[in-house]
Amino acid sequence: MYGTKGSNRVDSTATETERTAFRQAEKRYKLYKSTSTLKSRSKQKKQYLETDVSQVVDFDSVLCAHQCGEDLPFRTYRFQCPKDPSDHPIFCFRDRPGFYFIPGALSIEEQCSWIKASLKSFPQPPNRTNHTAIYGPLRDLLSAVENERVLVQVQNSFGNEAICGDLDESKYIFTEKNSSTVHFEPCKAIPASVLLRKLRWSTLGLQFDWSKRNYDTSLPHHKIHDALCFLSKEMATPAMPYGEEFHPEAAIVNYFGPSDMLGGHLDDMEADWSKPIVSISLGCKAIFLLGGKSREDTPVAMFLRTGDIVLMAGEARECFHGIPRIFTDEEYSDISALLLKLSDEEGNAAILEYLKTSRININIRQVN
Ligand SMILES: O=C(O)CCC(=O)C(=O)O
Ligand SMILES: [Fe+2]
Repeated sequence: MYGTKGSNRVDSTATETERTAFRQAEKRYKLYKSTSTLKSRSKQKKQYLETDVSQVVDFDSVLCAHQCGEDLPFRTYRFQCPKDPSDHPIFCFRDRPGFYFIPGALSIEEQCSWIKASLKSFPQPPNRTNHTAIYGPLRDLLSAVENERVLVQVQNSFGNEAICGDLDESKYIFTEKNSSTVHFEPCKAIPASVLLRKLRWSTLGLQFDWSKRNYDTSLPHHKIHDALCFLSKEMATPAMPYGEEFHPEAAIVNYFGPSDMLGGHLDDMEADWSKPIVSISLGCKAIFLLGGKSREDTPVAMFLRTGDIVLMAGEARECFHGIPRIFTDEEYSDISALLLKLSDEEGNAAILEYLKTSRININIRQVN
């Protein structure tokens, strides 16, 4: 589905080889790593400038044009929604019905709060992450990073009876690097910071099973958290069929590092495609590709910035889409206000460090 391997939904090595229009666009915008050993800043900057972003739609500029009464780019128009409870201008493409872009939908305060939730509470069991299949449920990953803990496998044979109840049972736990009570092989200890960097996805509400490519309703789960329900219902309004209410039942949280991309795909495991996917961008700027119903259709590229929200409903649900690139360079990531806000508050050091080179996407779905 995603041109990805194993548990890594967000992948840095797209394997698709066909030469479709979608693939060509991915290749145009993806980050090319330098083959040179020279890693100077000027070299990195040069690499970025080699990517031609002149055809990428920038809804920040579209919003400015709209606010100044200027003409909008020819493919776009402002969507006037009589039932929209929020005041945010919403933009659409003439040739992509069912796709809605809400630039700057979230305030900086709201962005900070969803970033914290994405790193602290969303990866908590019973929610699953890409780490669950390897290590079992991991609790408090972010606080393990803050306390410089390491993940270790403990077994009864090491005399850790207090940790592992049953004989023969082994499990992974976070512990201090130099713990005197937990016995482990130091060379096998994984720093929590490495696990946070390798976090690729977490699933909220009804749990998505990547191997079966379906929702597994038998897996333990909590309902989508009230504040996320409220936000997604409100934001979904412009894309909802008249008189119906959005029921948020599941969400996928994607975590992107510097060279990660999300290959072109469709989200087709939900029953009713007339209902939107509500997709929230947080952290570093990205390029989003919205293709057509075939991979042969040339996609439209647009920037997604922190605080932007995108809705995909109806026909747009049948359109291939993906993220070929995120911008982690300070100059282009467009997160300075967010970093400033986070650094104003105490206790955000680990979040700040992570966010400087990361993007988070929360997409909320009605499954049934
Ligand atoms: O990261 C994004 O903005 C898009 C994510 C997406 O398409 C998905 O999770 O299905
Ligand atoms: Fe998607």
